[in-house]
Amino acid sequence: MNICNRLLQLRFVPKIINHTLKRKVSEHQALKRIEKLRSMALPLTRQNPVIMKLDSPEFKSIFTEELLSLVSVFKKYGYELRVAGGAVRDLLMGKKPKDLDFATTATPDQMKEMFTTENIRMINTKGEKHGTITPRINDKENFEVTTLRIDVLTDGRHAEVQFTTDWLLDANRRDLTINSMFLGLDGSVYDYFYGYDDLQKRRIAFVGDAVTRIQEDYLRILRYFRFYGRISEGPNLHEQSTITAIKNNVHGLERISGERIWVELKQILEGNFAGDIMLSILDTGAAPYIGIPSIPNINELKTVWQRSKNKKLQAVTLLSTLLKTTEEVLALHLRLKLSAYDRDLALFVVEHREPKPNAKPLLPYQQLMVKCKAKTSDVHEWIVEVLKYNNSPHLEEFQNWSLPKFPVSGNMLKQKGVEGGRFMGLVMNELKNIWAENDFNLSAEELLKQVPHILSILEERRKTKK
Ligand SMILES: Nc1ccn([C@@H]2O[C@H](COP(=O)(O)OP(=O)(O)OP(=O)(O)O)[C@@H](O)[C@H]2O)c(=O)n1
Ligand SMILES: [Mg+2]
Repeated sequence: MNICNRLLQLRFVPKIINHTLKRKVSEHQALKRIEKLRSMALPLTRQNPVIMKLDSPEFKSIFTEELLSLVSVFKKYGYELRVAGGAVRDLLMGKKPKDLDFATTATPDQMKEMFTTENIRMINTKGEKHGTITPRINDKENFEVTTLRIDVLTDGRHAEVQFTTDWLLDANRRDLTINSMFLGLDGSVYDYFYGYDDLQKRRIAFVGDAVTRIQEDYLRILRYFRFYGRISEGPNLHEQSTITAIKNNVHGLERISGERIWVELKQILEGNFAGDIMLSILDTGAAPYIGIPSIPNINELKTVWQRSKNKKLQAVTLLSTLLKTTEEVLALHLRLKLSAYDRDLALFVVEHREPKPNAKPLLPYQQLMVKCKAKTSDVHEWIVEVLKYNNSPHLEEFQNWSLPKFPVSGNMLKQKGVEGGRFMGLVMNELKNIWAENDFNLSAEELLKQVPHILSILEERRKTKK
């Protein structure tokens, strides 16, 4: 079956059905849960959560005129506002965060009332159920502000939430200690679960009980590995208790949408220790839940990772090492919903990774630039990936090579009596193949000599079709 037919099969992608929570939680149940959470969390927390005052250039750089207006509105109405989660982690590492999430003691209704009174427009009302309001200040900057909350009921993907004014409880529902800190706009860093200590130790750990955190959202398994790659100092410094918690719950990834899985996996595969982390992920038994065959080609992953780790392979290229056939690529695509580019790159790698012996080693690849019916610039990138995959000594030569200009034009063919349209396209393709087979060395004159022969072959084909 050729690639086109295989791609047609992709139309029959089964829809993943969203199960939403049916049960509702009573106020009494919610209060009981809060009490339980607090008593479980307290022994793990710091006595005094304010650990330092940040004054770094990165911290100062977040203060736009718009953020200053947002801060003054919250102050005016007496609600607390702090930066939360990932941005605090990044600032403590001396990095400017790519986006800021805010947490507040104001409920969504209180925020709506406040912003309406202050004539501040709110956009994107979808997040309100989970406590997120997005004011747009000066028609310029959006801020996502989320009410402190606990997850009362979770099904591993969605949560029913209860708002709170207790910062500790909000920190307690977050995934990793390093992601559980808050930053007041005066620079105070609030760290309940020793996230700063872990950041300094380069330690990735779930907040409190790993099993509970994972069961609240199974995607956190992959988030763990993503932050491991970003923060850890070595490829194999996982804590056994964390890995055991992941292994015992890895089946939960089955319920997570392919798109969310791919967002995480892609970053893992493009980050530090990618090959080693992928091996650790496979070791947890995750493969069948994330679209990878149950017997993946682990040896190929190890070999390619060893020889090409400094080549910065694209995520999909490294993932393709685990796949033996194009059918396995399509199964992966069905699960992860890759982009068309990534899907075709994986198909290309699996079909062309075996080097073809040739006196001119690059020639078979150069010929693919003509023979492969995809955008030429994409095919060029895919060949680069295959050469990196094989750690080919000809990589640089190919990167500096570009397809010569095809010497025959449509007008020349017209003058030879070839009718326009689709038929001319067919003749042109045949000529391009002959040109590629001859090392791209034939002149227009030499190629045009082939036209009568091509016409008779095409005519013959037309007759046999009838
Ligand atoms: N499954 C998840 C996703 C997010 N969070 C919390 O929400 C914050 C923001 O989430 P997100 O923006 O997805 O991740 P970041 O940690 O900010 O990482 P990145 O820098 O990649 O955005 C996280 O820091 C974490 O506190 C969580 O607890 N569990
Ligand atoms: Mg973020």
